[in-house]
Amino acid sequence: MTDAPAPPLKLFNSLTRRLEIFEPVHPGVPGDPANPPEARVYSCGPTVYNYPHIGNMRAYVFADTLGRTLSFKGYKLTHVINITDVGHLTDDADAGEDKLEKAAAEKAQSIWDIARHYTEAYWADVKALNIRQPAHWSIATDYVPQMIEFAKAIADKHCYELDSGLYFDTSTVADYGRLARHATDEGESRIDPVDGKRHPADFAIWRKTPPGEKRQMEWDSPWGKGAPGWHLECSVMSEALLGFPFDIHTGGIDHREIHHPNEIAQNQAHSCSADSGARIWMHNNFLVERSGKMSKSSGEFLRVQLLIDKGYHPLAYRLMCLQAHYRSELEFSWEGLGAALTRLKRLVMAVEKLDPPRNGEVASHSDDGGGRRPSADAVQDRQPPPPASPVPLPVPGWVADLLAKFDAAMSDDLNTPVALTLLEEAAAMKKVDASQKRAAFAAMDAVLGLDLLTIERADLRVRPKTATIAQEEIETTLAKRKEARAAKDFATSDKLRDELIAAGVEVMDGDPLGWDWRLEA
Ligand SMILES: Nc1ncnc2c1ncn2[C@@H]1O[C@H](COP(=O)(O)OP(=O)(O)OP(=O)(O)O)[C@@H](O)[C@H]1O
Ligand SMILES: [Zn+2]
Repeated sequence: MTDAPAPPLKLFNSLTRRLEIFEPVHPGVPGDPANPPEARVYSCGPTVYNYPHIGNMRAYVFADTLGRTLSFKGYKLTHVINITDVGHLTDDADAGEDKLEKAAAEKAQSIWDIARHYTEAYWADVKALNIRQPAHWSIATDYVPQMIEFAKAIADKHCYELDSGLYFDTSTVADYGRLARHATDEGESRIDPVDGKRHPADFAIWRKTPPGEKRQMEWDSPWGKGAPGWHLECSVMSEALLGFPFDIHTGGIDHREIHHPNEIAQNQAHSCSADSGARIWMHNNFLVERSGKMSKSSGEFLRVQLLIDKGYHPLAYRLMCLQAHYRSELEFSWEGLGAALTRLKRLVMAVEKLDPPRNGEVASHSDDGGGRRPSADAVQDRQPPPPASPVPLPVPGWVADLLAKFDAAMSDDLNTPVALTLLEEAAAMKKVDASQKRAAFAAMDAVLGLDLLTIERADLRVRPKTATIAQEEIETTLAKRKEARAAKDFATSDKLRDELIAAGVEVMDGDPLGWDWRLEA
């Protein structure tokens, strides 16, 4: 039995480029369950001008894994994810058009309809990937008055006005760009010049509507009609909902170069200190394809719904993300997704073996965050979950040891690749009590979010949306074939098999994973 103290949570802080022990800003009262230590986390949300691609969703699987780990480590989590529905330009480096205005013009639709449609699409992906609901989804356009107040508070000392807007003078704060290390790399040279800017890295915190133009989204301000800058939005919403300083700010690694340095500059200006606003800044690396970073702007991209339509359970993609450390690049391939699906299936089967027969019981979702799945027939709607079963006492030594190793892996900057192997270690254990084993899976899965206790083998069958044969028909034919084989009527058995093959069903006799059948995508 392990009785070593729990390891401290270490996280990689992009600001210092070091692993740091997580020390909460609000430590609570030790020993008082009514005053637990808190963790306040802000994650930059999607810009809702298009569907999120699976690369974007990697950023939220990462943020969710961080949040679940903080919960596992005993912190009361307050997580905020924003929805950027205004202000994000086609070029992060302060040039181009507003992404939403552009999408609305191209589609001849109201910008509000565009934002609503893509926000809902994003939320569907959040559910499909079992990402827990944050405490707040902050919508940028709901915070415009606070943004104007924030800008007014820093305008005199830190900003200057040009015809195009109110600009932040980056030379007015200490150590601008330390997150991106602008001073040591070519970061600034990538920023497009704007006439009148004092420094190339200066950026608009308020963008004026050009004279004679009317924008769909514009507000009155002391600097004229216009819209807030994207960087201002995240500074304002994080401060409004979490207070400065809060614990952790997350985003994709692209945000380390421009968006987050600019947020930090504003936060410093607003708090009249060198404080960056958050203690730890964390960045997930990219999901890439052979052709490079997956990107909405590039036109073609993969969506979670496409994976579902091709018959892949979305949690296979979540598992694929967890197989890589969040700071490593991850290359997407269909083979890789298929392998992740098989791995998921082995885990689900290991848990199923521990259960009494399910008698058609409707599987449930693992926590309060997932809610309903998108309606593809590979992914069924689920009921709210039973409360997670705690590890029954007394905790046997093997469970304590396993959970201690799991804790060590997750505490080591969220080492999910190692944590996954511990699930497999549990799966391989023989001659241990089934309910204890199930509880050990439950404890680990509460952090990894793979829904292992509720999804079933059959949910993971590959069933593309385009399939022309219904599942019931496949099952009935397979049942008939089983009867024929039992009666040694191989002619009928072969005929039924050929019929299934003609309908695109691959029958997998003797498949050790009990997959039984799959449909060719
Ligand atoms: N390929 C990727 N892999 C991982 N994270 C990504 C990838 N592309 C973007 N992100 C992250 O996804 C989150 C949402 O990004 P956002 O919706 O603002 O994307 P975008 O910048 O509009 O689109 P894109 O960069 O795809 O053209 C951000 O945290 C961003 O850093
Ligand atoms: Zn942001």
